[in-house]
Amino acid sequence: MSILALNVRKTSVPFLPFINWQLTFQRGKKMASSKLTDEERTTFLNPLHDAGWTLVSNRDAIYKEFVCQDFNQAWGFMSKVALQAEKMDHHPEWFNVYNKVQITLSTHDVNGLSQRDVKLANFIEKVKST
Ligand SMILES: C[C@H](O)[C@H](O)[C@H]1CNC2=NC(N)=NC(=O)C2=N1
Repeated sequence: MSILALNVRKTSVPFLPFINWQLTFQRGKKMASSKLTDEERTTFLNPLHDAGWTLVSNRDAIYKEFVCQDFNQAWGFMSKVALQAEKMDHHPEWFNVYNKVQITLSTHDVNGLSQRDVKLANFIEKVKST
């Protein structure tokens, strides 16, 4: 290895933590979300409506009740959704009794439905069907 290569290695090492921090920060940074447009509502909410999601009457949110075999299944289902919610930094409002899980999705940051709710609802559907 040449002296030059050694020097490059040595001098670049102190910058690595900064570069890593920058990458982490940018990857972890939350993209701004906005309310669904009328067109997006038709495109994305109709399939969810067909899957059993309904619009909540007094606010811009969607709701569905899931029935599992027992508490164990319900808890497993919720655990998978919880991990995804943390990944997305987007959390469901939910209520569980034994085998029932009632889920409401809305984006508090925009006080209504956004793409995040669509994405999480579709993830939930996928989890429930497996
Ligand atoms: C600070 C943090 O990013 C926000 O409070 C996140 C957390 N989880 C969230 N979950 C939901 N459902 N809506 C939000 O607007 C939201 N915002």
